[in-house]
Amino acid sequence: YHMKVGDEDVELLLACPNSHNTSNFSNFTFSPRSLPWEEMACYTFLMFTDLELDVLFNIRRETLARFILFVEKGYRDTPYHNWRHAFCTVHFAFLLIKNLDLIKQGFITPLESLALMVSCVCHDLDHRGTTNSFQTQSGTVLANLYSSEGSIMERHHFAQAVCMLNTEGCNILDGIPREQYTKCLDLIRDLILATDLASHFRVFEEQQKLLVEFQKHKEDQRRLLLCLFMTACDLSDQTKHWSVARQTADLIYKEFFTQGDMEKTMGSSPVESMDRDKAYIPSLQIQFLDNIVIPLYGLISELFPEAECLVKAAKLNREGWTTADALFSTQWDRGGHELLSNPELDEQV
Ligand SMILES: Cc1nc2ccc(C(=O)NCC(C)C)cc2n2c(-c3cc(OC(C)(C)C)ccc3Cl)nnc12
Ligand SMILES: [Mg+2]
Repeated sequence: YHMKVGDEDVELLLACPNSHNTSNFSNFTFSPRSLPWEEMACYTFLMFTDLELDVLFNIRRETLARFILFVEKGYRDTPYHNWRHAFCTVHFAFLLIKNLDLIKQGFITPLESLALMVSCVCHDLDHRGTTNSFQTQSGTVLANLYSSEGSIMERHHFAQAVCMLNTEGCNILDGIPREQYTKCLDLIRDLILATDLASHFRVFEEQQKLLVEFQKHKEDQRRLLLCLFMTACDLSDQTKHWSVARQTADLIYKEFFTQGDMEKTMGSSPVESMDRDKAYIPSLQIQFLDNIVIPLYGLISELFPEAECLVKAAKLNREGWTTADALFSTQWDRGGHELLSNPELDEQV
């Protein structure tokens, strides 16, 4: 898939509309899933230039355009882990920077904001729609490469990001002095590795201590905060309207159940959440929201009161699943998972 990005593609992207014609584009309530697929590259470009990252870090516009188009090509056509997910992730990073005023308030440096935006865009590059344990169990090439260090997929996503940056005409970091370049790449590595669910549990304890008294002049504390933002960006669909959160769950379980089917044909039995015959999505989603999503945005809203609306939205979505649960359990035997993709569900919630 590493076809060259044509110059006409670059021209097309540079000609994209210079205004976010959707007025609430910079609002937490805006859903990036509402934009047409072919406009996402252009809006990604606009977010980088809106933050003046091109000016601050001496990034040539055609290099930025070519990098974005190349990253788009670096994603596969899976139900969830595709270019649309990468776009949702980087859009939320943009929302955090704008709405929490992170740079002007000194919570993160401009270089850290660049690393956050690039990490979000690249964080799931070349995802195959399968988990780390699936790589190990089926002995994939990626497992052979990375299983000794763990976070198999995340190490691959980072390797792909480095590969993009080392591609002729795509290195958006080549205008940065050597030691800042190294620091930025080191940050991108940490931030992409932070999107491994397993490492999130390990780090979340430490991040909660941040709440006690966050010292923004300490680099190691800012790094913990950036990892927290990274997982918040990765999960951001859960802070949007119910119909978005529900549709995302639908896509994720499409991937999970496909993996479960593959595991069954390979003779191993999948975990419950990947077994279409055992998984009960409403309760799995309530658990996920209670154990991961709500605590995460809860911590962010304690550090940043402006982010209160995110916890509220996540809690609303949790209520959505209890309503769906009531609906599902009555009709479960009749509808099964198909009920999930039934738009009528959105009316009930
Ligand atoms: C709506 C929603 N439901 C989920 C339900 C279950 C799981 C899951 O992985 N369960 C364990 C496996 C062994 C069955 C993930 C879910 N998930 C994620 C997600 C988050 C990730 O990690 C961070 C960002 C660090 C939390 C990494 C990957 C993914 Cl797909 N994004 N949205 C969701
Ligand atoms: Mg990932």
